[in-house]
Amino acid sequence: MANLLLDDGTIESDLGEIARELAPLGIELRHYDPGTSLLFPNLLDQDFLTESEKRYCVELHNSVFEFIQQENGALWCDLLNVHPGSFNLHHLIATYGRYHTHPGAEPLYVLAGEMIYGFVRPDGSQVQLLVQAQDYLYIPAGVEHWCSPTASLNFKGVRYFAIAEGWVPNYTGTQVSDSLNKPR
Ligand SMILES: CSCCC(=O)C(=O)O
Repeated sequence: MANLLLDDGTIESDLGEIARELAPLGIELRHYDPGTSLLFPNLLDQDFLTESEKRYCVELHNSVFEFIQQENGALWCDLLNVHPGSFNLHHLIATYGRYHTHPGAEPLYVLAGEMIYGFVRPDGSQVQLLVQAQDYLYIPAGVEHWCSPTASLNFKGVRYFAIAEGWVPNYTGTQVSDSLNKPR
């Protein structure tokens, strides 16, 4: 289940409250537990997945989550698999971790593991959102965000793309606030 860390150090873990805090940005957070993980439990437990194992997970997942594809006009989806041995881990952390926007929306369903997202609220304050297995996150086009795997370096999620190029990043130059990590 998700957690939201506000810039005053408050942690919100109620889904409804988190959704209310993020609504001014047009961000949606939902939690779906339709049992899809039971369809491929062994695959979710293993670090490395072959391309055909990834396709298998996405296809089974989509047979249950067709409505998410329709809601988002998704042209294609993929499974992002992050694990300690991911060959592009350093590049991924360095690029995803910079504030950026995309020309299209960023809908994402977490199958396993977790990811942290950072957002700038309309008042300029920055918040961090932890998403975990079975959370669905929707970030509208043009909304500034960064994201990072947690120290577990473990994340599997289905990404939905409404444009052929996928989530093309436009870096905004906004500095990630470190006030969230300072002792109080
Ligand atoms: C969990 S993948 C999200 C990464 C992202 O924001 C991007 O692709 O730019």
